[in-house]
Amino acid sequence: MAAPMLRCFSRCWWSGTPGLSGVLALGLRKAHSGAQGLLAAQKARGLFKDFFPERGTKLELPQLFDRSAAGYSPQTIYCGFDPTGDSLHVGHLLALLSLFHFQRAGHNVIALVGGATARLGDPSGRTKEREALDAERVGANARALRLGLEALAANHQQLFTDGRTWGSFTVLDNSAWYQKQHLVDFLAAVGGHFRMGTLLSRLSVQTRLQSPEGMSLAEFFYQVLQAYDFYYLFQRYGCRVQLGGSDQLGNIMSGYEFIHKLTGEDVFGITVPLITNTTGAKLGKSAGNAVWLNRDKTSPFELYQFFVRLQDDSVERYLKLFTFLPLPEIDHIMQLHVKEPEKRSAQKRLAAEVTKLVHGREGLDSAKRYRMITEGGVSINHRQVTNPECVLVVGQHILKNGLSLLKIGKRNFYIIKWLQL
Ligand SMILES: Nc1ncnc2c1ncn2[C@@H]1O[C@H](COP(=O)(O)OP(=O)(O)OP(=O)(O)O)[C@@H](O)[C@H]1O
Ligand SMILES: N[C@@H](Cc1ccc(O)cc1)C(=O)O
Repeated sequence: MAAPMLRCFSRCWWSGTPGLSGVLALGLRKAHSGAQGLLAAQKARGLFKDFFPERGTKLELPQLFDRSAAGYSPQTIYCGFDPTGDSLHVGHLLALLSLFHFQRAGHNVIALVGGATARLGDPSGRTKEREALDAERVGANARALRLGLEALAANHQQLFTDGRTWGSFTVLDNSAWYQKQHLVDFLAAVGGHFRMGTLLSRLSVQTRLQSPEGMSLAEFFYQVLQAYDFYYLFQRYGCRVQLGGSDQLGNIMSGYEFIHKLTGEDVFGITVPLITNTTGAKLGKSAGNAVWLNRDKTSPFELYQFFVRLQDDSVERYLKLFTFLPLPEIDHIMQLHVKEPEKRSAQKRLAAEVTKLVHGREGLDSAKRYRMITEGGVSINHRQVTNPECVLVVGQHILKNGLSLLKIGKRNFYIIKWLQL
């Protein structure tokens, strides 16, 4: 499937598209220069870190999103997620929110599950090789990630509509195009277009080569697969933009260079800032500090609490990053918040918006019910219970008469009769 496509574009490359050194000279542009319209709006929310390359040869990135430009048409943007775990996490949510912003503006977005790439393991941002995962485990994780992505996209579609015509949200898995790929064909068709010097120069490779453990060939080859994915999606879906966390820049550059060499066309990379914890560590699987989006791993209540506990100095930034609330509304929320920060009203609004997106309205309601418990709104037998895990413990909360008295809020009283079956 892939080889014929490549042969066709190899001709374009050999017929004189710009060389690699020219490409590298294009450099990186900070996300604050030259962005217009949609890009400027996302930038104003703090969603973008860098754009790459700084200058296209025929096209500029802002042009792609400029509705008034001649020949304007909706774009396709993709971001990849490796199924090295069985759930998405809050770090992934940022890239997804950015994809959603593009979708809301009428562009088509692709969430790519890396069913093939996860087998190799991305070395970006890691000091150690990932634990190798067998095909069954990756397959199961990939199915779980796909379900998670689809659920989020459905919540987004149902609960956050804004009256505009949105673009599509598609989930693909790169194992679909690598499964049938013959190794020798692939190396012969693709391998020749990558230069070792450039691959070796990537920060992810340099960091690993200098580590005591070194780097495996599989990991080294990772960026070639990600580059080929971009090329594949460019060819099949007209995808010109790849989005990822800022640790993905090297892989995105490899894709840009590969596509530009083969086709002479301009494609672009956009990175989102990395979400870190209070000690500055990237929130994710590797650091073991992930806040999961799968409710069996992090309950809606825990997700809600994660955002309610956010420090005051981060809440405005997170409202811009993790919600679709318009900026003037966020200003208003913050004005109220600074008057009575102890109420944590900004954090609660943030928590509610994120929990609704991730777990739907039902998830948000259940998180709030639990909150009522932790905030002291529930009593059993006239004693306040604040631990959601221990609200009604069989054998412990039964009065001598076989009843329990439950009080919820100020006025709701219930009598529970226990029956021995
Ligand atoms: N904390 C984070 N902040 C912003 N983006 C993130 C964060 N964590 C992951 N991403 C982005 O989500 C996308 C998919 O990440 P992927 O699951 O494949 O790896 P990962 O979660 O970064 O892995 P790990 O946590 O094991 O290092 C990438 O673009 C990545 O940069
Ligand atoms: N390399 C990305 C995931 C990814 C996989 C395949 C791609 O084509 C793009 C991105 C990460 O580990 O975060």
